[in-house]
Amino acid sequence: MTASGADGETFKFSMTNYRVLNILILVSLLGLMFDIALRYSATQKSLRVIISQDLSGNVDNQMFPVEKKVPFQIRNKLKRIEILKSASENVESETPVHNKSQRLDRLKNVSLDRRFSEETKIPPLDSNKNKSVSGDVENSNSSSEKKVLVQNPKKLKRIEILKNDSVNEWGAAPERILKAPPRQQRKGFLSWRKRKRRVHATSRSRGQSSANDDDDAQSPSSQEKEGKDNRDREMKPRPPKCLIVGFSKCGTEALKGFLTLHPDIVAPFREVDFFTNYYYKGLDWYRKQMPPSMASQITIEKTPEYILTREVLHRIRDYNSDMRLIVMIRDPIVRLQSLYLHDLVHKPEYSADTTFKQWCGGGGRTAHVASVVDYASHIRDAFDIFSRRQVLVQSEEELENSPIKVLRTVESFLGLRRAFSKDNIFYSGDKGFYCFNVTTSTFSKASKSTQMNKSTGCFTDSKGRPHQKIAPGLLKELVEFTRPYNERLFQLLGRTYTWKNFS
Ligand SMILES: Nc1ncnc2c1ncn2[C@@H]1O[C@H](COP(=O)(O)OS(=O)(=O)O)[C@@H](OP(=O)(O)O)[C@H]1O
Repeated sequence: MTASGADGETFKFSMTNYRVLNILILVSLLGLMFDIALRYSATQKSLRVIISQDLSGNVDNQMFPVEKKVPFQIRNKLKRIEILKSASENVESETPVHNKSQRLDRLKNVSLDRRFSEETKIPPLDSNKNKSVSGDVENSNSSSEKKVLVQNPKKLKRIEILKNDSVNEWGAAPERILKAPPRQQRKGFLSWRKRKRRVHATSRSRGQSSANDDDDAQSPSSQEKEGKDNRDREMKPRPPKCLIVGFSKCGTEALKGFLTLHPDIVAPFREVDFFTNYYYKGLDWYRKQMPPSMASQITIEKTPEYILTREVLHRIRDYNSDMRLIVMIRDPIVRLQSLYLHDLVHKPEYSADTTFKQWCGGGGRTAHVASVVDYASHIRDAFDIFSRRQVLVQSEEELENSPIKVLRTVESFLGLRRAFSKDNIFYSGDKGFYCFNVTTSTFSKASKSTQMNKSTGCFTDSKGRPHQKIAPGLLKELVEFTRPYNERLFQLLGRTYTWKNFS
């Protein structure tokens, strides 16, 4: 292989160069192939390593040109990694950090929730809303949770859902995540259900019951209703809402007794005299004197002396400013006759020998007579202390002759349903007054509320006694003395009464 002369040496040199050149080319080719193989292998094998590092923000775009060099099947994963990467870069941009460990520390202190909201433009949530959105996201501050999040493609998918969904009516949680919450979100889901129940309860308490409410949601309201019904039906003494305040001997007992024929009215058997004689015993004592009743019923008490003093009327108003008052009046001279008989029996200062004239004070123009025939001044007091619409004035004559008419007037006055029936009472020729029909179902209740003969159904003998005749001279005096009082009364009431002694 050697050549002589200059040409021979030149040929040797060329051959040597050619071999060296071939070797160099071969080496270069081998190196190139090795480099390609190495890069491809590194891309495949180190993907997991790279992913687990990505949260630190250390993915090197120069070394790792994602779109061109990574195979198609892992490109989607890398896109998601990009979301996380850019999030971490976003956090870093606030304050620059210069090494990997610093960036990891910073990242641990920032919740994923914040990064998501900043990166994906989900509006900031308040604390409750955070719970309902992503209980797992809140817990993801630990590094182990971050690793799970990234290594689990399902988690990454949920992250993308959060990114794309808008905030719902609850302020955060996308509807489809709440409807099928993953186990990690169960806590938030339960909070959402609790909140839904709370909203139902609130609307119920505002009386906004909805036709869509389920049975569970309706039950408390029906329980409340049942409780109220039970309280309403409970029989117990209740304070009176209406008082028959006057005047004595004007048919007050007959009115009270007949009123108890109404199913919605109850009344104590006796006059209680609370606001006059027993005020010191207190309101609780007073209430306990009342018969048991339901809340829907009205208790009526009658004490004819209540109207006689302003002080007592004030006590009544202080007790219940909405109290209804009923005042019975009567021909004043007949009232004198009735009181005379009453006092002969009940007042020790009089005896059976006391004459009507003596009882009047010796004539027809006395203070005693005036105190009996003057209705107007007391009724005016009642009108002053209460409003007029709270005071009903009726006459004994109307009650005696047309009891049903008077009872229906009271029914309206108290706002009660129409329940009085003519069948419940009858006119007794023997008694000369209306009496209770003992055969009706309402009789039993009435008989417990008033003084009556239970076999005849009429009021006791102390009611409806025959009156003595008044001497003509005394009667004339009484009529002349009383007439001005009547005029004042008629003026006050705006109506007249055709009483027999004055016609
Ligand atoms: N239906 C019926 N039955 C019986 N008595 C009736 C009736 N309607 C009205 N009156 C008249 O009521 C008078 C008694 O009135 P008082 O009940 O207010 O008297 S008391 O103040 O309670 O003592 C009483 O007065 P006297 O007749 O003087 O007894 C009766 O005339």
